Amino acid sequence: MNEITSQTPALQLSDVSKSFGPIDVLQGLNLDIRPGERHAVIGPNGAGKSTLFNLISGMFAPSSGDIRLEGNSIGGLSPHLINRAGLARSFQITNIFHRMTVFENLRIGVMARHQVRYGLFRSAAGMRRVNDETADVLNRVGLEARAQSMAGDLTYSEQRALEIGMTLTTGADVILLDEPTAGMSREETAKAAELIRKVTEGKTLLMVEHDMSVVFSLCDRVSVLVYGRILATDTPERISANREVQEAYLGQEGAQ
Ligand SMILES: Nc1ncnc2c1ncn2[C@@H]1O[C@H](COP(=O)(O)OP(=O)(O)OP(=O)(O)O)[C@@H](O)[C@H]1O
Repeated sequence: MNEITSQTPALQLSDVSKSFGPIDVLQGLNLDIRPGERHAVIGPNGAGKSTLFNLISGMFAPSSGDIRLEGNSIGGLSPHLINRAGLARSFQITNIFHRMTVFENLRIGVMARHQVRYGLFRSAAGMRRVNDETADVLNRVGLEARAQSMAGDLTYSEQRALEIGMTLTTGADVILLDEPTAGMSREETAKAAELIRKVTEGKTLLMVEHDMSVVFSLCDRVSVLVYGRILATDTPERISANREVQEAYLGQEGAQ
């Protein structure tokens, strides 16, 4: 274990590249995510955002370079080990168990965490603690009234909230959210952004987000990924005023 100092980035990519056969999808990425910051990755379709998340969360190993979580190298570890090291990810496509209740979905996450670390299930007190922790996450994501509903019966935005809840059950300090407001109305988007702000208080957030209003309202810094390279990393204000970024991305997509 490395010594963690206040200078240690929560997440650090050093010269990270990824190729699929002859295709260089990510090339020499350097990125430091500070502890406690909320950071967005934006970029046009096909820029490599999902691949970046897949590398960080362990779905793929980088072709070269190093990825560190709180100072410890995680590049090439399995998703399971990276999760245990303190990083949780939600997916672009919802990843919940539709035929289980909302409470049961969340409880699986809490149980998985405790089974590994404490073997809590042998006692009634342990089970109570699991249920209490599940109820706590349920409240934090605002789904108390839906606790006994089948996850498959939730509205789309409720399902996204449940999925954010699943990342919280792991107790991870670093949360990756992949387009958490995709497909939502303006009103749902604003609510989701507020929820994300609330539940990531004191944690580090890295998110892929296309909606610039969400980026502005939520994020401390933004990185712009274009053709597998980071074009710029800066505050949302400076990024939206950056001419190179406007030409490469915001101009095309139309900043909101
Ligand atoms: N497993 C793979 N094998 C080969 N090529 C891949 C693979 N995964 C991704 N790619 C290619 O890598 C490039 C980047 O894809 P990626 O999905 O990471 O982009 P993205 O920025 O997330 O795009 P979007 O916003 O459309 O989701 C694309 O050209 C894609 O075809």
